[in-house]
Amino acid sequence: MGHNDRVMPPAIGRARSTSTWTNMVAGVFCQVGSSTWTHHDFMARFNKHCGHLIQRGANGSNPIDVGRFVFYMAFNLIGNLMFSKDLLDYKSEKGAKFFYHVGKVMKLAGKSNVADFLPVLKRVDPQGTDTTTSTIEWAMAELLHNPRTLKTVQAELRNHLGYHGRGLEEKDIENLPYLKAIIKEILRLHPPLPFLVPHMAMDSCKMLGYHIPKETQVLVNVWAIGRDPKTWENPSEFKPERFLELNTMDYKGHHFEFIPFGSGRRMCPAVPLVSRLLPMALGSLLHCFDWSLADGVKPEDLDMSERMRITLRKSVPLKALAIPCIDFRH
Ligand code: HEM
Repeated sequence: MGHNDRVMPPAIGRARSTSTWTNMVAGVFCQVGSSTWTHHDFMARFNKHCGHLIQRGANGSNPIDVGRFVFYMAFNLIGNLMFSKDLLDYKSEKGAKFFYHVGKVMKLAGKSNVADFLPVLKRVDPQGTDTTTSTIEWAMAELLHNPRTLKTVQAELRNHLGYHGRGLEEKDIENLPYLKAIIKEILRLHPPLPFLVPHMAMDSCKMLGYHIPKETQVLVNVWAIGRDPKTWENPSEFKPERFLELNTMDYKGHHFEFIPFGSGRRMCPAVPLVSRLLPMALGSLLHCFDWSLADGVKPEDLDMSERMRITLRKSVPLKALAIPCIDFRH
């Protein structure tokens, strides 16, 4: 199958795919993903989260639940962009309860029978915090599982930014090709929404020789597309270098062998936001802290199994030790 064979015929869309809806969603996210977010905003909030991380024991002796930390951080970064305030307080009981209940909702919503009866569950936050959390937790897991890659990306960051100087800024991202390649490789190997969001054939159509009747629900398996051995060499291997070679390939919906955000007019409207948020968050965590696995787990023994719900998460939450290695308050 050639790459372009995967183009979805125009008849396959999603209900409510009107131009008003598309324009409205695109308008909101262009605003969110553009000038409203300054470097100062990001660093101030990131540093606040690192402060909490350190208070909660990021001194190399107490393990951190990486997914949980990133969930709080992503929720508050996105909350600040959209509503100009932190939505979760680390210290409050409510924050912990909220994290627990979102996990429960994602578990329930991932069960197709419940989600079929309550379609609203399919839309409870799979597009926001959980996708961002999943990407960063998987990135940290793959890096801790592959210490050489972890060293290489930290060297790239530290050579570029130094140890005692400033924190990561958005303008640096362009000069950090390995960090960008890691994010692409994670989105290929562990796409947070492995079946996108269900689409529907608005008319009968033909696709790859199959007849698809009108109103058939279509799930696009981006997880399998990202691991197709006809496209990717050693597809199950975590190898960010492949994106250094394919450095023109991006996830903006034009390369159908790599569509973690979907493609076409119902693709994720937050791509401009996420393209800034992911490298800034992952890059800052790697620049500011040294990381190792908790509980004496060896890199090669780290459990990398996947848990398929609406979003693709690690079956076993990642526990890691973080030691601050630069003064990130500057
Ligand atoms: C790594 C992060 C993310 C990934 C991989 C991701 C991926 C996706 C995918 C695959 C879709 C469905 C596309 C389709 O079915 O064709 C989607 C839709 C959507 N995403 Fe994201 N997303 C991410 C982050 C976000 C964030 C941070 C937000 C909001 C703050 C967001 C908001 C949305 C919305 C509103 C939709 C629905 C668009 C529509 O129905 O027209 N996403 N996303």
